[in-house]
Amino acid sequence: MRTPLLAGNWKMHKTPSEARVWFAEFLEANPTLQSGGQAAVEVALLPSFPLVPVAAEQLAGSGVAWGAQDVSAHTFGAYTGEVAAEQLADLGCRYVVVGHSERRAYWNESDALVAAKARRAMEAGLVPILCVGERLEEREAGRAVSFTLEQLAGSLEGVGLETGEELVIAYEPVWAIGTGKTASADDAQAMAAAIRGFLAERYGESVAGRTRILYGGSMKPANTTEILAGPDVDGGLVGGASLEVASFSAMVEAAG
Ligand SMILES: O=C(CO)COP(=O)(O)O
Repeated sequence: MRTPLLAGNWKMHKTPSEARVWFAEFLEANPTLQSGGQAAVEVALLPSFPLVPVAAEQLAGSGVAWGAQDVSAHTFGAYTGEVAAEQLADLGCRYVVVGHSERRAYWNESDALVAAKARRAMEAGLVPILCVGERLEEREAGRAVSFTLEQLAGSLEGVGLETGEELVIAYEPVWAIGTGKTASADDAQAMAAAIRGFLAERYGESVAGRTRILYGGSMKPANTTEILAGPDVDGGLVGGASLEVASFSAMVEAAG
């Protein structure tokens, strides 16, 4: 069984002081997450780098995991401005996002770079949350599935999963991010099923069966239950709605 994962991608929002208050209020609002243990839904928060030590301090021992939004493809070295996977692992990060569409679009990250980041993260013991998804032009041209699977294939180049390595895939149609438009639950399920089929072909049934596939793009409390109902949709990667304690808590409740 795949435990659903609800991960909040805070993007470039909040100061460390604001994060401190947010984490405390979130744990207070979700008593079942105050201590670790088996939960119906796994919850993770992915703040920007300066907030990660705050998460590590305040979420340690709770049922909430934390991580980051990007990682360097390099190991330690002369790479000004980069953050190494080992630095994140040392701060207790469990997850790191790689290949978010904002990084692909604004920093021209290629599939090859995303794959290198995923490999580096896994070497350091982090679980990559690898993002893929089509733009409106591909969807309107009827190429959403072929585009997304091609992007996934390129972003998994050299990524081995056959010996128990863990990976999460997030399907985030670019046209649904921050726009208030969500993919229909049927479209989200259809894409998740296509991605699982691709994984089965490339890595075998066992990897395909255990890999969690999330949906992301304008998820909010009102659409969480419907989107997560798809049998291949194993959770969500939530942007805007993860910034408020009340809305993210309502989504945790709906996902549980
Ligand atoms: O990009 C996203 C999560 O990574 C989705 O963002 P929104 O939920 O704000 O649309």
